[in-house]
This record gives sequence, structure tokens and C-alpha cells, in this order.
Amino acid sequence: MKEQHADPRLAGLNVYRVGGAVRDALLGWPVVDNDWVVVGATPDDMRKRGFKPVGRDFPVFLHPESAEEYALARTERKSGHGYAGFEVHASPDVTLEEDLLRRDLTINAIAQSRQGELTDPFNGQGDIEQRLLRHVSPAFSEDPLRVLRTARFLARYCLLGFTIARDTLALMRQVSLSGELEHLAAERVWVETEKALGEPSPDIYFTALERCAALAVWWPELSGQALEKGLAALAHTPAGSALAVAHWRYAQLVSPLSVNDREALAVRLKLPNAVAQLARHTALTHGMLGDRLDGPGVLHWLERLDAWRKPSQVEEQLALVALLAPEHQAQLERAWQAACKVSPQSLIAQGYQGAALGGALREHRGQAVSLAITA
Ligand SMILES: Nc1ccn([C@@H]2O[C@H](COP(=O)(O)OP(=O)(O)OP(=O)(O)O)[C@@H](O)[C@H]2O)c(=O)n1
Repeated sequence: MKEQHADPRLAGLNVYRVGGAVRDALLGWPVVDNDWVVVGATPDDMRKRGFKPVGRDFPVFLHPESAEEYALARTERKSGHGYAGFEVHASPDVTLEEDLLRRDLTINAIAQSRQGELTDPFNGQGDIEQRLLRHVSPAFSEDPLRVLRTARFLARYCLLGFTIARDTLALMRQVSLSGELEHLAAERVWVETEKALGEPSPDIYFTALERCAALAVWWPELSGQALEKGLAALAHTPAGSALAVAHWRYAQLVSPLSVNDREALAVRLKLPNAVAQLARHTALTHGMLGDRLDGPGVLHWLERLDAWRKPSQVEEQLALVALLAPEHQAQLERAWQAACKVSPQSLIAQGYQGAALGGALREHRGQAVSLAITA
């Protein structure tokens, strides 16, 4: 990590790089963004230096040029349930060590001065060497999201040999059984899960949550055989951006569930529409491929995909077919092309209109699909 160029805004300011950037640099993992903690300053000092305040709940500022986050050192104490239930104390007398003490995992509680010197009061470096995700203090349980974060970090780093420390897993279990996880906002649970689904070992997120009894709180539908099949399905996802892959993985994960269970999950997690829709379509594709391929089945699949109004939804599922059943890919592509050639205009020219036109379109498309499937 290089020292920043002499930046007049930082002159005389006691600043440390913290959290994920320090951890990932020590691990040799790509560093995405830097977070900084500022010790001994007031919000007014920061504003005078041109930093932009962004935190509603905490004193956090953005550097006007790099847009990196600079947070004033703070302590936190739980005072109620959920996200808002925190008493935050930020003042120039909060030390770096006190700020590190409020953090979740020892590997996330290492600070680095701009000269490169590390402050590591909880031996995060030792835990990096030992490949351990270990909580800093009992305050871990004050934010139940940390149960999900820890499972997510395991999904990211387990290929490097990381495990969750025994005491930390016990603490995660205690948080799950206490009922505190239920106070999390669905949106935060989804954001964490979406990130986990983009990690190298997304299945490990869910198995870690199962081991600490958290899965039953937010994902009760994922249990027994459904979970086993869903986790196995995670491995087969079309390529795309990290976000697209995460969404495909979600769709695959819930593909073995019943319609009711899949929809119950979508409602509980307040899933974005596009993700819930992809999950529905993916389940339809599994259903279609599970049966013997025939004209009526394929026509039904196309209709349920709203193929004529939203052809991209068919293209999307054809990418999945290419992975799940490459032997049927060409056949289904042909059926789809053939159905697209049936034009309402030619039927109108033949005198069809209204409901009769709808019926004739369906019949002609059915014939075209059947022909292509049996060809
Ligand atoms: N619930 C939380 C969220 C964050 N942190 C602390 O805030 C830092 C920054 O959090 P964030 O940016 O959310 O995550 P990163 O650790 O940087 O990880 P990622 O690579 O996923 O961004 C963490 O390292 C950790 O020290 C915490 O203790 N508890």
C-alpha cells in the first residue's frame, strides 16, 4: 500500500486505513476501496477541510476528490433492536483502539497509518495466518447482521483455508437463537445474501448459516433435500457480471422449491422484482426440461415466459438450457425461431380477428413448435 500524495486536506490529521482494505492487502486479495478512520478531529474540522458529510447515523465524510470514506473514530453501544438501536459516541477523545474494539472480526480490526505501520490490538494478523474468522469482543452480537457477514466472509475466503473460530460460531448460534436476527431489515439481509452469492463459494454461506441456526430464521424453506439440491444447482449458472451471476445463483438455489415456498421467500426477503422473476422463469425451465420434451410442453414454457412480448426472457433461459441440457439447446432454439415466424398479420389477412385471432395464433405457434421439436 502506497502512502498517499501529500494532500493538504490531510495535513496534521491523524488518519488510518482500516477494515477491508487492510485485511485484503494482507491477504493478497484485490482491494476494492479504502476506508479511513480519523482520530482526534471534530465534524467541524472535517467540514473546514472540505470533506462532505454523508453519515446520517455516524459522523462519516467523503473526500471531495477521491470520494473515499473518512469516519471519525467512534464507539457504539446497543440500545435497542435493529439498525437504529445504537448509541454512537464520536468525539476527539475516542482512541484508535476503542474504534477497533467495536468492530466485528479481528481480521477487520487492523489499522494502518499512512506510513504503513499497523495497529493490531486483537491479533488480526495472527488470525490471518491461522486462517480464522474470529470475533473481536462480545459486542459482535450487538449487530446481528454480523452473523451473515461472517458467513459471507467464509464464502469468500474458505478456498484460502479459512474457518470460523469455534467460539465465534457459538456466538453466531446464540445470536440466531436469541431472535435478534428477526429484527434485521429484509433489504439488509438481501444485500448481504446477494454479495455472498457473488463470492467464490456461495454454497458455504448457506451451510455456515445452517450450522449456526440462522438459515431457519430467514430461509426456513431451504432445508433437507430442497437445500441439498439447491446448493448443488448453484454450480450451474450462465456467465455474466458479478451481479448477474449472483442473481442466476439465487434462481438456481430456489429452483427445487415448490412455487409456494419460492414465493414465500421472495416476499420475506423483499426481493427486487427482476430477481423474483428470474427465479420463476428458471423454475419453469427446470420443469420443462424435467418432462419429456414435446410441443405442448415447450409452447407452455414459451407462453409462461411471456415470449412474444419479452423475447429477451427466452434468450436468457436458453443460456441456462445450454448449461443444463446442451443436448436440447438446438432443438429449443429452432422451436423458438419457428414460433416467432408465425405472424399475426398473415392471420389477420386470412380474416381472423378478436378472440379467434388469439386462438389461431396459439394453434399455429403450437404446430410450428411441435414440428421443430420432432424434426
Ligand atoms: N456490521 C458491521 C459492518 C462493518 N464493520 C466494520 O467496518 C468495516 C468496513 O465495512 P464494510 O465496508 O461493510 O466491509 P469490508 O470489511 O470492507 O468488506 P468488503 O470487502 O465486503 O467491502 C469492516 O471491515 C469492519 O471493521 C463492522 O464491524 N460491523
